[in-house]
Amino acid sequence: MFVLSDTPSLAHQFLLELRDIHIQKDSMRFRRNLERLGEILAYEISKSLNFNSLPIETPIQASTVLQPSEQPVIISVMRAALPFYHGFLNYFDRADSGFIGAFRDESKEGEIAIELGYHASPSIEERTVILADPMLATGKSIVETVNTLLAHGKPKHLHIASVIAAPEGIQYLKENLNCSFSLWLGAIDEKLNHQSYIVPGLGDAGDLAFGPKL
Ligand SMILES: O=P(O)(O)OC[C@H]1O[C@H](OP(=O)(O)OP(=O)(O)O)[C@H](O)[C@@H]1O
Ligand SMILES: O=c1cc[nH]c(=O)[nH]1
Ligand SMILES: [Mg+2]
Repeated sequence: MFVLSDTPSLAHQFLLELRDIHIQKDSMRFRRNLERLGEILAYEISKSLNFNSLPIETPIQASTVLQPSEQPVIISVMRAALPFYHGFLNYFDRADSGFIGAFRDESKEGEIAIELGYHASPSIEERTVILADPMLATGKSIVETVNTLLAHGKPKHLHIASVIAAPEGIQYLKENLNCSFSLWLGAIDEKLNHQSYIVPGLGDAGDLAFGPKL
């Protein structure tokens, strides 16, 4: 498991701005900070991919450079993942993309049910898949999303990327995902509250990025 906040870096500033109740009111900055963390995690994940040696010619002389031997499929768990996903796409130039709508039904206290909606994805068979969802709270949205993906193929490897995770959600993934995976996180917080929101967290990522939904 890779956690960005384990190391002092600019990522702490972006996390701070996402969490701060005053700064997060600026929805453009909120979206951009999600995107920036997507870019940083894309760079970190890229270090785990396979590379080929490629001959090139500079204006000075022939040389060789490394280039990724494959491009991943990036899955965006809508809505809140859209800006975060864009950060990944900014770095993986020729990645393919998939989109899944996942909505937490929070009407019953202490019980989260996931409603899945729109689903459009390329084949993930034998592909490296990066699943982007900024919030890993109970873990149910990610498990439901991965189950949907696995019904359509088996990835070569699954990377799950989130900005903020609760320990309960990490445990839930370990116990309920039917495939091996690597976890790439911005930060791990303390716990979930009685409404299954991450504490201290940042609030509702989808609403902060796009406004409250009906
Ligand atoms: O780990 P979980 O308990 O499943 O919670 C995490 C989910 O909650 C948020 O989605 P939400 O249902 O709020 O939808 P939205 O993205 O449209 O706001 C977030 O984007 C995750 O998908
Ligand atoms: O804390 C949380 C939990 C789920 N979804 C969010 O946006 N925030
Ligand atoms: Mg939401």
